[in-house]
Amino acid sequence: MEKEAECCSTHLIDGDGTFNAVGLDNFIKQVKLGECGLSYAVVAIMGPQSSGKSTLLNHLFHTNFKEMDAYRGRSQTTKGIWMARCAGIEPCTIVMDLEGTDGRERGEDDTAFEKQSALFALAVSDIVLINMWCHDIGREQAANKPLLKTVFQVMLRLFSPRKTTLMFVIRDKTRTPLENLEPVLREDIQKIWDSVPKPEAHKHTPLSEFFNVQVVALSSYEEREEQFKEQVASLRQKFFQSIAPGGLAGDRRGVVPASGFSFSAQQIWKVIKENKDLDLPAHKVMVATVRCEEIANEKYSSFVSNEDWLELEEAVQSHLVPGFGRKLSSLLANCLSRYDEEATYFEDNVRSAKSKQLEEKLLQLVQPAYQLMLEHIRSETLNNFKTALTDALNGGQGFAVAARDCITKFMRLFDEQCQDALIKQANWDSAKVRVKFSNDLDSHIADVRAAKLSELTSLYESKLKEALHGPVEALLEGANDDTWPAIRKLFFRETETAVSDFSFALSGFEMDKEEKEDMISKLKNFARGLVEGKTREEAAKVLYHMKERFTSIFNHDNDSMPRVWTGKEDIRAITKTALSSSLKLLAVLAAIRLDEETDTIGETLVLTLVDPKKGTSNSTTDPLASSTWGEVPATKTLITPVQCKALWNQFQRETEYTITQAIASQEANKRNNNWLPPPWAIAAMVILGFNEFMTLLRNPLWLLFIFVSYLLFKALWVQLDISGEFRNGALPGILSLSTKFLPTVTNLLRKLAEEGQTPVNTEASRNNSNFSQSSKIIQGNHSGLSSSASSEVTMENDMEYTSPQK
Ligand SMILES: Nc1nc2c(ncn2[C@@H]2O[C@H](COP(=O)(O)OP(=O)(O)OP(=O)(O)O)[C@@H](O)[C@H]2O)c(=O)[nH]1
Repeated sequence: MEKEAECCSTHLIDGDGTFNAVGLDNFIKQVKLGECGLSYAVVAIMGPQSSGKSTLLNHLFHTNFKEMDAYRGRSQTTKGIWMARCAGIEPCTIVMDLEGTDGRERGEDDTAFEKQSALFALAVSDIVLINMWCHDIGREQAANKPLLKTVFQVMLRLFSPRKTTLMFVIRDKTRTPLENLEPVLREDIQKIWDSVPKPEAHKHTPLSEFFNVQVVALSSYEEREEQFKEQVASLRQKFFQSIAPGGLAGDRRGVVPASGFSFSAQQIWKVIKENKDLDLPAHKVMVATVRCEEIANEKYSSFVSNEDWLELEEAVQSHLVPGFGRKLSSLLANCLSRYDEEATYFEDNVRSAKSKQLEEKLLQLVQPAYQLMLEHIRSETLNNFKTALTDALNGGQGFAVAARDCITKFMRLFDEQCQDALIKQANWDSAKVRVKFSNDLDSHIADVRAAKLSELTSLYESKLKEALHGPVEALLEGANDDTWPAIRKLFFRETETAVSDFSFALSGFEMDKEEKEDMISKLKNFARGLVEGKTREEAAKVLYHMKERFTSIFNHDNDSMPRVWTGKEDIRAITKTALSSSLKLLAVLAAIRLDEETDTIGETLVLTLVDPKKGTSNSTTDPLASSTWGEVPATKTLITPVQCKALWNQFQRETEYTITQAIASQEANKRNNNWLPPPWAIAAMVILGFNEFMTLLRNPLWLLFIFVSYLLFKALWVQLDISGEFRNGALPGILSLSTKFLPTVTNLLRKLAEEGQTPVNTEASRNNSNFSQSSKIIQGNHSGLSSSASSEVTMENDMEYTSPQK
């Protein structure tokens, strides 16, 4: 009967020695060998061709290996190596049916394949069944002798730490009991073992070091099938739990984990084909290396595409993810533990080395996410810190206390969050980010501190500005002897108040003494600069102020009522008062006097510009011909003496017109108010009586005569300057007049004759007489000024006076 192993079997190596890797992988998947770890066993059967190997395996393991049809005669059925899973045996047991040895259909060269397949079976299997005819026992030319020799030879080429079970299955047993057969068989085996040439190291190594030899005898399947089946069923029992200690496959040393079986088998066959020695421990390490690498790669790939990881990675791109460290650690732990699960049976060193590599690779993959997370923690905590600091400061907390508290709180928060983000598998240090975060806090604190201090400084500066600016301006405008003492008082009081408040406000900053003093000193300097600046500003407009003051005093009476120039006012006195007051303003604005130092600017100006007789009577030098006030430093000088003088001259020139206008206005008023008869008329009326007066009125010739006489008398009075002539006494006056009388009369008559031809401008002559009077007043005022200024004023007067005539 020919049976095909339909499922759960594969043609592992074909007759040409080609390894069916794909077939093996599929087979492993089908029988789920990969999941077995170390809980699996491999059985192989060797023996002469057509010795009933497949028949035995199919009965023993319920497999479907091809068997030879008994009616077609003995010919080779099994080519290469077949593999199948033993049905119903736990743990998972794999059986390999090897091509029969001693085959008549292969030539001499084919012995190479026999050796290769024997070596492969010994390297891969836990149990090797040696199928032999009972009648071959003790026979010199036994069919299995060359096979055993081969097995022992190749076994010596295998450096294997574990002991393989070599089970001799005696077929077609005779009536001779096994007890009698077994010693003979063992003797045969020992002989063969002894005859095999061994390397020096194994010269005296007994067979039992390499093999656990067992012998079992079965009745003929063809002749005593029932007995055969019973015996096989009994033998089958030995294969249950074969990997337990003491079981047929009890020695688990050097077992390749099931998931590495495919690769291991391929590599072993490759090495065998290359006719190299098989160093199984080294091979095991190699298999472990490759398989662990594969497992690690597979786990890495599955981590890379893990949805939880992808979600986490995406989330951390944009924001802080709470529980980041816990989540990622767990994902990594899962991945590593899955690796460990799969790689657990591989060589320890290799497994842990690969595990380490996998861990490193995974950590490398997740590190950018961790760094991003730290960055989020840093920036988010920094933002929260900023808000908290602002709130604390707005809540009225002192700056230093608020800053200290916030730093402590947020450094702790930062550490906690870093701890939360920490990945257990990594020993990454967040120290660098911590230092950066700490620097960020310090830098923000420094910025806020600078801003707050600047804000405070500005606040107190503006307070000082408000307190000093207007009042100082007002004090300067009302300049008098008390101006500077009042400014000083104001300055010191306001500065003191501001400094005290400022100092209190600064106490919250807990700054060092030096810095605090520096800031206070700057505020004081600001206040001083404010007053000085204001004074400079006003000093620049001194001429305007002086004119304002002059005009104000000149044009208003003591009750601040506008003056009406009726003729009774003493313009000279008023002018003098207004000039003195304006000069006082000049004196006040000439220098800054914030420190209590006395100076003589005021006196010098008065003595030089208003009362020169008192000041310069004993000296020929001009005190104002200098660019410094002796006792006042240059930095405090706003208007130098020489500038004062020039300003005063300009001031006088510009105020002169006001005085002239006032005089003119006074004269005009006088004239307008003169509606009574002249005093001489009143006197005449009293002396001559009313009748005579009426006679005079009735006779116009008398009236004309009197009028002409008056004109002539008046003309002579003016022409002869009678009052001037009599200034030096009556006699010299009479003498002088007597000599000038006739020529003057003649001249007068001539002029009258000339004037009779042209219209007489009586208005001009009247103005002329008015201006001559104001000129005398200004000259009188100017008597205190320097000669140059006086001459300038006179020149200008002349120009103004002549213009109306034109
Ligand atoms: N005498 C005898 N013949 C058997 C026994 N078991 C099987 N056979 C016969 O031996 C022949 C070969 O059987 P297989 O099981 O195909 O032998 P094999 O060793 O697998 O053959 P190859 O794979 O070609 O090497 C068949 O005709 C079987 O019926 C047995 O116990 N005794």
